[in-house]
Amino acid sequence: MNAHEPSTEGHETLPVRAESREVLPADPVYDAELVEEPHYYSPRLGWFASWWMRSPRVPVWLKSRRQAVQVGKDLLVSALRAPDRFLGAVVRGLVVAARWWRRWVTVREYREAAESSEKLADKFVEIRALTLFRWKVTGAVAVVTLLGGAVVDLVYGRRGLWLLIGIVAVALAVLGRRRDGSPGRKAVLAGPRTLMWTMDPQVLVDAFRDAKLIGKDETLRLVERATRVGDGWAVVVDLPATRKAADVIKNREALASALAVDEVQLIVERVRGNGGHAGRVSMWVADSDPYASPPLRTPLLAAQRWDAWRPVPFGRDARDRRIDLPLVWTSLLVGAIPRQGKTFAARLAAAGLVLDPHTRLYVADFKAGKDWDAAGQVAHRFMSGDESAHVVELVGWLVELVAEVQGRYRRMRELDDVMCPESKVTPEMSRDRALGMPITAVFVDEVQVPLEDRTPVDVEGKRLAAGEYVGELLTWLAKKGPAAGIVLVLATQRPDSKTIPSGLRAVLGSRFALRVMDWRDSNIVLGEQMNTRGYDSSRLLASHKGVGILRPDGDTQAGADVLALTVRTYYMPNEDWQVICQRGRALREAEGTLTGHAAGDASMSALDHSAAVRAIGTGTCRPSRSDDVPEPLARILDHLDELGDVPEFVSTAELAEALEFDPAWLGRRLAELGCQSTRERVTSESGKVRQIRGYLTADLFAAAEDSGSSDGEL
Ligand SMILES: Nc1ncnc2c1ncn2[C@@H]1O[C@H](COP(=O)(O)OP(=O)(O)OP(=O)(O)O)[C@@H](O)[C@H]1O
Repeated sequence: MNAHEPSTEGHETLPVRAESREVLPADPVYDAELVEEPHYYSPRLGWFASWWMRSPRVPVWLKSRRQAVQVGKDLLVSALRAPDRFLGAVVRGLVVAARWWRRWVTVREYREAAESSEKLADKFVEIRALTLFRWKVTGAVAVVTLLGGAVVDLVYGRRGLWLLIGIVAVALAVLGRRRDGSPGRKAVLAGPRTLMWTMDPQVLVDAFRDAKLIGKDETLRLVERATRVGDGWAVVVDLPATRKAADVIKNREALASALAVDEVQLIVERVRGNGGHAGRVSMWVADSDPYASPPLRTPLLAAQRWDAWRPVPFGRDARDRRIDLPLVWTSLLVGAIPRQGKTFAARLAAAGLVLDPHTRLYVADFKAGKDWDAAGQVAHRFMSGDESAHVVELVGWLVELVAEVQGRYRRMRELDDVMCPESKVTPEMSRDRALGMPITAVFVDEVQVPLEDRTPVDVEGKRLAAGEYVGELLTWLAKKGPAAGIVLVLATQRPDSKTIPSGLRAVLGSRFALRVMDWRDSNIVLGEQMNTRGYDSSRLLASHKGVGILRPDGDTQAGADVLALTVRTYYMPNEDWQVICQRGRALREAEGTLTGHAAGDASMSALDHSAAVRAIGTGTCRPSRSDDVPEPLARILDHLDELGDVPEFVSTAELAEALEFDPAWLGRRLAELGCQSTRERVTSESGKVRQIRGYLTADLFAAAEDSGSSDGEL
């Protein structure tokens, strides 16, 4: 474990000052991790203990102390509620008995049968006689009961009478007990349903049914009973066979409604791995809005130094689990509408790297504010501004980085297998100054500014818009850079498909989406179809600043297999950020790793554009089509780009649905643009072959090219 790991227990809430702002000399970093010791059983008991823990026949509450305590609590609550429930059951039993008696005494079945066969008049005398007879039986039974009671009272006294009443009450309670699905007996829920399900699993089953997650005749199996975890209740259930946990995650909102809680209070996760399966769901329901409490300050403030190879403390999820974000060997895209906490989130990622003196930082702040200023004292390259000159400067940095990455790959090939087992930078290599391969992180805030810039730049005799060149260079770096120790962190206010090229998005490993305008923007940050899998950041509340959906590339504390999770980032205002940057500078001064801008040296080596163009491929610098190509072609091409593998044929219905166009209008408009639809035989998933109307993608591309060039000629 890192010698300086900050304590995250007992976190203080803001406003809290750092204990000391002084920069202390750094101690060595020990590179190791905390491992959980396996339990060692005595040899005699070993097999038994191992069997006990593994056997599915031993109930979970006999294996876990937490579950056993919960069973005890549940029993106590049941005992306290027993008199109330017993009385309720007796009253219900009385009502049931009375109803039954009325049907019997009025010969209801016979009467109804006669009525339905229109023979009531014929049978009337018979029915009347039977009714009279049953009334007599009732009177006789009543007299016998009264006499019996009097006899018991006489022979055994009051105790006997009470015993008799007790037996009758138990019989009525059994008759009136709540049975699953018994009509007319379901009590209307009063009060918060959240608490009801913790005591009565039937309420949970009903909620799943109401949310249409299980059928009317299906039920849930409680794997772990409801226990108190943090400020909420956790429960693990098994869905009926063939029902999928992924569907519960997808329809979390319906379930939240059925449980009468806000969806931010409900966390649903699949239980994976050995202890789980595709139908096992772990739920956690918070007592109240988990993000209403004051935000927490970053634990990095208490760390004297950090190791870039360790995931950086990023935030907390609703269950208050600490979520760390791995940065090395991956890259991060942060997207949101303004003022939701993008810059704060990107700075958190930067803070961990600032505190590692062996890390080299490139910081380009196109927001041109004060937010990143403090990074100037540690960054190898730093700029703040949104003019074309800044974009051109960024182009220079990226070309320099492309050359750097190529140089690193070349040098890695020459290293021996012990030092460099794969073509990947290792922790030792990144800290070896002689090798010159430090972890190099590139932060670009408001990345849409350089990507949209139209300033012409001369590249190998070709005139290109700076924005396109930046897009191509960033895409190459995001693809090739991570293994060579380059970390890209891009933040954008405009996560739309035109601004961030789909090719670039596809290679950014981790995504963090704070609140955006609609599900399309959310999908652009988090990835295709993420809204249909239950992750849509447009549903986050505006008041929840710093809360977003994280789709990590690698393990998080919530588990390696969690697709995405809602996280509230730590709060790191400017003053804390400045403290961290000062500390980072002192660490670099002590290690002698202060370079570039921070060391007062802004000079750049001669840029080799030709090498960069060769690396990214000449074909990749294609003309920007979204600007020239008319709608709906431009959006169709973007959609095809997003699909990754471009199909040969795409159906009109699919296009209309994906892009929300009216199919008839789409057909007319594409015909006007010179693109005629055709019919193709398509095999569906079930193996059926159908004729479908649609377009050959080659025709769509050709139409786009024609319309682009004819527009250009005008
Ligand atoms: N984790 C957090 N907890 C509480 N408040 C936060 C958190 N993160 C950010 N905020 C608040 O949100 C505000 C906006 O944050 P930030 O400047 O990062 O937004 P932004 O999305 O980068 O905005 P813009 O698009 O205008 O640049 C901050 O002033 C801060 O008070």
